[in-house]
Amino acid sequence: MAADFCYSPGLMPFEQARRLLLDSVKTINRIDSINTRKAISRILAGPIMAPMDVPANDNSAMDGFAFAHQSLLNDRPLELVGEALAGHPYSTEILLGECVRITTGAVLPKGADTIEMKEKSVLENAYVRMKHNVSKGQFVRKKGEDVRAGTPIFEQGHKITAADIGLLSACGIDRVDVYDRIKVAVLSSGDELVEPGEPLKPGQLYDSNRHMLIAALSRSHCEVIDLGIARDTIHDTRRALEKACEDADLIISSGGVSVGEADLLKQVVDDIGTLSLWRIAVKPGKPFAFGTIGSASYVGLPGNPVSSLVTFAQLTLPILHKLQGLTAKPSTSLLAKLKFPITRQTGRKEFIRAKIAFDQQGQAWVEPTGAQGSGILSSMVAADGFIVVEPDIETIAANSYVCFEWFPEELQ
Ligand SMILES: Nc1nc2c(c(=O)[nH]1)N[C@H]1C(S)=C(S)[C@@H](COP(=O)(O)OP(=O)(O)OC[C@H]3O[C@@H](n4cnc5c(N)ncnc54)[C@H](O)[C@@H]3O)O[C@H]1N2
Ligand code: MOO
Repeated sequence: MAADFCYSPGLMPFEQARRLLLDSVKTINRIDSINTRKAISRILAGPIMAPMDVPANDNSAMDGFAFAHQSLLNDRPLELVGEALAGHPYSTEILLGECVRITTGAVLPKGADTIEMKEKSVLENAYVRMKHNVSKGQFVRKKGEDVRAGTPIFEQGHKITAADIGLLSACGIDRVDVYDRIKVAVLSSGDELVEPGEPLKPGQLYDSNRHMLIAALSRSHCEVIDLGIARDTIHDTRRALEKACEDADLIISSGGVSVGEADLLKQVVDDIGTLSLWRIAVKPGKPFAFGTIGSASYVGLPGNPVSSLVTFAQLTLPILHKLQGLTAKPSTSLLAKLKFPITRQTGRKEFIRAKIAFDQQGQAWVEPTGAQGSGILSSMVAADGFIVVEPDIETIAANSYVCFEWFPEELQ
C-alpha cells in the first residue's frame, strides 16, 4: 500500500461517482399493459398479488387410488366405486371402505384424504388392496400450497423471467403492467472511424464501440436509436446530440471525452445541456462524462473500446436500470484466489479482465487474461469478469484472495 496514497487529483472516487449518477436519474414512468405471454424480461411497474389459490383444490400427486385413510384400519380391500380424472372430477362423496381411481392432478374427491400409487396397489374384481403401509395424507397436493390467494407474488421493479410467466399464468393473470422500454440513442465520435465492411484508408479504424454497445443494450431490452458516427466538428457533434435528445431517454456516446483537440463532446454537452460530472478514479475509463441534454440523460464513454465497455458495465448499466425501473441487484462477486501476483499503479479503482476456474476442491482461482491496455479487446473477450482492485492497493501476492466480479448478463 502506498504510504502517501490519495486519489489522483481531479478524479472523483468511483463509489461517489456511482452514487451521484444514481441520484441524478429517475425512473421513466411510462407504463404499458401487456399480455403476460409477451412479458419476458419486462419490468413490473407495480406489485402483483395472487388472485387465487394455486392449486385451486386439493389434488393428486400420483396416478393411483384415493380413499379415506381410516378405511384401511380394518385391513379389508376397498371397493372401487368410480374414477377422478384430471379435468373430470368425481362428484360424489367417497364413503368408508370405498376408493376411486385417480390420475395425477385430478381433484381429490370429498371424503378422501389419502392416495396410494397404482403400482403399490392390487386391483382384483373391483376391490383394491394396498401392498404397503400407507401414511395419512400421502400424495395429496394441498389447495394453495404453491400460492395463497391475496399474497404478494411479485414486487414492483422485478424483471420477468420464464418461471414468472409460468406462475402468473398459473394464477390466471393474462395482463401485466410493465414499464415501457426506454429509448437509448448511441453514437460514436471520431474522424478516424469507419463502418465494418467498408475499406480502410490510412489512419482509419473500424467502429467497434457502437456495435458492441448496441448489442449490450439489446440484451437490456432497450429501444436503440442508432445515430451512427459523428465527425469531429462542433457542428456534426451538436447536430447528432440535438437529434438524439428529441426522442431518447438516454444518450450514450463513445470517444471524444478526453483532453485532445478533437475531443468535443464535453464542450458541446456543456453548450446545449449540462455536464455534471467528468473524470472518475477508475481504470480503465477515467474520462467518463455524465450530464443532461433536454430531458435526456447523457453518458460520454471514453473512446478506447475496453474503457467504453467497462464504464458501460460499471457506471452506465446502473443508470440504465434505474431509468428502466429495475430494482438494483447486487453484483455477482466472490472471493477467489489469485494465480499470479499483480503489481499496479495506485490512485484509481481498477477492473482487471480475468478468467476464473474452480479446482477439484471447489476453490475459485482467477488470473488476468493478458494485456490490460484499454484498446485490447481480446483480453475482454477471453475474460469471465473482473478482478476488482481498490485504488490504494499497489501489489497483490499470488495465492491471496481477491474480489472477482462476473460480467453482468448484458455482457455475456
Ligand atoms: N493527454 C491525455 N490524453 C489522454 C488522457 C488524459 O488523461 N490525458 N486520457 C486517456 C484515456 S485514459 C482514455 S480512456 C482516452 C479516451 O479518450 P476519448 O474518449 O477522447 O477517446 P478518443 O480520443 O476519441 O479515442 C481513444 C481511442 O479509442 C479509439 N476509438 C474511439 N472511438 C472508437 C470506436 N467507436 N470504435 C473503436 N475505437 C474507437 C480511437 O481511435 C482512439 O484510439 O484518452 C486518453 N488520452
Ligand atoms: O481510462 Mo483510459 O480507459 O485508462 O485508457
